[in-house]
Amino acid sequence: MSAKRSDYISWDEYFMGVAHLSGMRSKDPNTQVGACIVSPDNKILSMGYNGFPKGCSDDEFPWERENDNDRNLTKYPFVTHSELNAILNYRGGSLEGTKLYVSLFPCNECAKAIIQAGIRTVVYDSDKYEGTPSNRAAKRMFDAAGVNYVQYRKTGRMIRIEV
Ligand SMILES: Nc1ccn([C@H]2C[C@H](O)[C@@H](COP(=O)(O)O)O2)c(=O)n1
Ligand SMILES: [Zn+2]
Repeated sequence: MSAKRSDYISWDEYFMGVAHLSGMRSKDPNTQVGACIVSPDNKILSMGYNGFPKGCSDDEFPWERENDNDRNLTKYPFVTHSELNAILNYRGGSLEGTKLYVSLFPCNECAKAIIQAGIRTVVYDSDKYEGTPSNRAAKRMFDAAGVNYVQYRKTGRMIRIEV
């Protein structure tokens, strides 16, 4: 009888890997974000990435970060964030007590949705907007609402998938 494999990925590597994979679907040229919601018994309940809402064409709505195009528009009023998409994509009922893996720390608007959905723990990778008003507001609301947030500890493992 052979021994079981020992180099399998951990739950955290698996779920953060899925969050990053989901983010690879994003059409945002600057920042791609992915999210994965997991039940207390380690089942993936939902996933999401940042993009425009249904019916809002990726080719017609603006991807600019600044108002320097002829239409004077940026992506910000239109884009749905990965965390909100993951929450809204879930059709199974309650997300009470679940864990969210996300490749970028949630903004204040997503923090409100995360709290109201009953998500109890946020595992995030990058915190590249640390210290901004939105980031500070999100952390303040998580602290007040008892949502735990922990930064993912990178293991350095490269996960390569040929598709
Ligand atoms: N936690 C987050 C933060 C941001 N997003 C989205 C929103 C935009 O599409 C992009 C950020 O763009 P940037 O200002 O870095 O050019 O990421 C998200 O989905 N979740
Ligand atoms: Zn957000």
